[in-house]
Amino acid sequence: MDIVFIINPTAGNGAALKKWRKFSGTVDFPHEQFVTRSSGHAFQLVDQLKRRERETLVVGFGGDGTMREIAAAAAGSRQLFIASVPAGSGNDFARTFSCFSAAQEISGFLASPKGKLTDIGQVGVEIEQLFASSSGIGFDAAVAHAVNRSRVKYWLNKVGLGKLAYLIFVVITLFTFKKFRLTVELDGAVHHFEDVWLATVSNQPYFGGGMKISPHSSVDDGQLEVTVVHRLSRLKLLAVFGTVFSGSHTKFPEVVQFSGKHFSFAVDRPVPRHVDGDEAGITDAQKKVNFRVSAKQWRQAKL
Ligand SMILES: Nc1ncnc2c1ncn2[C@@H]1O[C@H](COP(=O)(O)OP(=O)(O)OP(=O)(O)O)[C@@H](O)[C@H]1O
Repeated sequence: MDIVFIINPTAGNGAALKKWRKFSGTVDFPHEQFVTRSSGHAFQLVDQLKRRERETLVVGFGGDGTMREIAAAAAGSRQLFIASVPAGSGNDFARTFSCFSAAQEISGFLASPKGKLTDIGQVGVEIEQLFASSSGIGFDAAVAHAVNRSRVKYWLNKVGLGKLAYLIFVVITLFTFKKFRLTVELDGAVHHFEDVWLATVSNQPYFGGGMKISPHSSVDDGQLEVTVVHRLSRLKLLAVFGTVFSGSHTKFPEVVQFSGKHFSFAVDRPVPRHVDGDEAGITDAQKKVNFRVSAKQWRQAKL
């Protein structure tokens, strides 16, 4: 089996490159390595590997954005085995999907390689983007937009306090965010929600750097879960936020969850959207955003 490392030098605000330099010194098996040059490069690299038609273990050295590109490009291939070495800021991918922490573990995998077919989500006005973990609209996306535009994240990451950036922007966004009206269509049924803070569609339980937003999501059940948080005062939203790391926020009546294979969102005003925690533009009012799951599309390395 071929082994290819794909390193995003910007992940974790540059920490990924340092981590790779240390890690690569411990790799004692033949391998190739590629350092991404821009957003979208990891996707192109994996797309090329797919055409080689040889069994290949692709190890992404980065965070959720890098791994989304790798998983999305691997969709449809039966020769590629995907895993990560978590080196981003949030690393939600690594909380559920296969990850290695040492080169020795990779040697262990190579001794008897096995894969596990895994679902992938699709989102868009006409289904255009793939996501590995989650995609959502509202408060969480507004926080992602704000964090990604700020220098605060960069400086806090430098001193190992990256999570604090999210907390700071959660508080700021709490006072600036305008709640919206949401219509969810699911299997022919229409659900209306008022005063919505966020609606997230999950393929796996975690988002936002360790928040267990969708505790029952599974990556191989052919289903996505929607979580709608609505009709909460700012104060109560904070209380709910405090419980999301354990997953017990679902006990609040203002947190509604349901599962499905495909559904759509329509909003009454422009609302920010994210895909695996990365900004994905603004959802226009009245334009339906469609979500769909494609079951068993890419192969995780089974550890
Ligand atoms: N050389 C590059 N220059 C700029 N951006 C890049 C480069 N290579 C990859 N990217 C982009 O960097 C973005 C961020 O990477 P990634 O999400 O892996 O790290 P992170 O944001 O630190 O971690 P997390 O998403 O887990 O918080 C990805 O969307 C990817 O497309």
